[in-house]
Amino acid sequence: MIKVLLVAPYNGLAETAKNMDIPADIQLDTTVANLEEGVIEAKRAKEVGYDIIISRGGTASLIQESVSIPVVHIDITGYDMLRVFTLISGVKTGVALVGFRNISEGAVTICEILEFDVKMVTIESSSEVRAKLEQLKEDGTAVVIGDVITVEVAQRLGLRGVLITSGREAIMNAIDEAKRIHHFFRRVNYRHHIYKQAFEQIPLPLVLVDEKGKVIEQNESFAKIDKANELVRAESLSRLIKRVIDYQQTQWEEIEFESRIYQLQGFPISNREKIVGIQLNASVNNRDGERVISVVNDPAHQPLIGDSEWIEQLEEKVDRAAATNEITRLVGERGTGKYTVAQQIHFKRFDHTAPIVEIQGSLFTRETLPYLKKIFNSLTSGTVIVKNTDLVTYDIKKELLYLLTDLSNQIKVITLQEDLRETDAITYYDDEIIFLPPLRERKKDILAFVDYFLTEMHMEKGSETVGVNEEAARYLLQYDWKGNLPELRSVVKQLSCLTRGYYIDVSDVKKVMNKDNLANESVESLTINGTLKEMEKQIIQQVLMEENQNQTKAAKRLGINRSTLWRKLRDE
Ligand SMILES: Nc1ncnc2c1ncn2[C@@H]1O[C@H](COP(=O)(O)OP(=O)(O)OP(=O)(O)O)[C@@H](O)[C@H]1O
Repeated sequence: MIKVLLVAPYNGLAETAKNMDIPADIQLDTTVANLEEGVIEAKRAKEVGYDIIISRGGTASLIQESVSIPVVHIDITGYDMLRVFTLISGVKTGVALVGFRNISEGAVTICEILEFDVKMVTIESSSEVRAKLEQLKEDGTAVVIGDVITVEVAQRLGLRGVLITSGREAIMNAIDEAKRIHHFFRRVNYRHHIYKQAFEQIPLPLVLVDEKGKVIEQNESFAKIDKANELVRAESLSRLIKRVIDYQQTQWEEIEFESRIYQLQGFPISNREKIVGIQLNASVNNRDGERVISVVNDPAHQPLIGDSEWIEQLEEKVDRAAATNEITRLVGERGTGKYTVAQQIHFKRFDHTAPIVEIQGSLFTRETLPYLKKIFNSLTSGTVIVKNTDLVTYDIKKELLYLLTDLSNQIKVITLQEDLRETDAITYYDDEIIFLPPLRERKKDILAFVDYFLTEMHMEKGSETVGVNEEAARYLLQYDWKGNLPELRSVVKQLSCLTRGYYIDVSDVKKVMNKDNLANESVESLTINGTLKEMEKQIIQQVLMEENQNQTKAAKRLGINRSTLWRKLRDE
């Protein structure tokens, strides 16, 4: 049974309907209400479970704008026109018909056939009625044919208003239309219901937002997150939304909320309506809270520094690695620039809109595999960098490798490791290997990096040191830099704080390099310089370095929790 409510703008319409034979599958109820009153009735009807509203003219249009159930308009038919013209056939002059185009155009034909002299006035909106009728009155019109509003206004102006009423045929047409629409809606609604259920039940927290971050839909799993709505208002989320809309492709963002770190994946849903979908993943940490997988969105493109022959040949190697779909392996001691070169390969192949997925091999366990699969499933392009592959245990490495070799050609895989001891135990397929020599084997780079790190200090600390004198340079070149670039950076930083003149002197170099703890550890010295926040950051970095970048241990030593440590490090 289809429940239909006829909202009749005039009583006669309801009466005609009541006296009709209505098809058995339709329950037709009637109510008399015009314009805004009609809207109130229609809203009520929706609440109590009516399927469809039937109404006429301006009332039908208003209702359609305010309720979500289908509204069928009763059209004016040729019979209706004929009826009204026959009714006023005695009036020979001074008759006008005021109506929207669909009414006036049909009426012209009928008037021509019946040879009636009727003035046709077409209106675009009901607000024009009053002015048009005042003009007609001035021009000598006595009878105005039209819709409910036209008749009401005509009577107020002292004109004779004749309503174009709707006959049985028009009501029956509307009922047939209501049946067709209802069947169509039932089919569409069924599919809509299934999709909505799927969206609701999907076991991933999902939210759809507009460009301003206003939530359009959120599924159950998202709603379960404590204070999910506050999370949606976070500033980094607006950045993510903007990027998705600008680039029209999947983008990632990390967000810290309620002392948890989330990875958000934003994807375009509708470009025209600017709707963005956001999937929320808790970040992948191990039991100690250390990051195992991170997605770096919008990675920084660092320049490659160096004057050695090796750096000169590197470009060609980077080009080759970027062009091949095989896994590329970068092998070199700690701090030789493996990650930096991996980034160069990324940027040769992609631009900054493609993410880098970083996997910390030393922390990778079997439990992390499903998370990785999830991330890979939603990754359409970008680079996967696996750090410390030599520290992944043998059986997990096989599974990890299986996942990596199975990735689409749009994704480049690069693994980083310190030495090749493990190659015998594990089969890599046709992969390319790039060896990164330690700093002591490409001495020409040492002075290039000294200058580079000094420039960094100019920017960071406003230092004025511009170089090293010859003797100091010789001293730096003969050192074996077991800690490679991080060690060199640490020494240069300390030197630039210590040096008073423009050039670094060998005596300062000796002072810094002969400190007991320097040798192979990279140690930053705390400079009482800069804001409290900057010094705090220096302390955290120092402790982190001493704890081998283990964030949990560093946080424990500093007496703060891990996410606070993470936040403090990220704070600009
Ligand atoms: N060619 C280069 N040009 C500019 N900066 C470089 C270059 N090589 C390395 N660096 C800098 O040196 C530091 C160490 O480099 P990177 O992290 O790439 O080395 P790594 O071999 O991946 O280190 P680890 O094995 O310890 O993870 C970084 O701060 C990086 O910015």
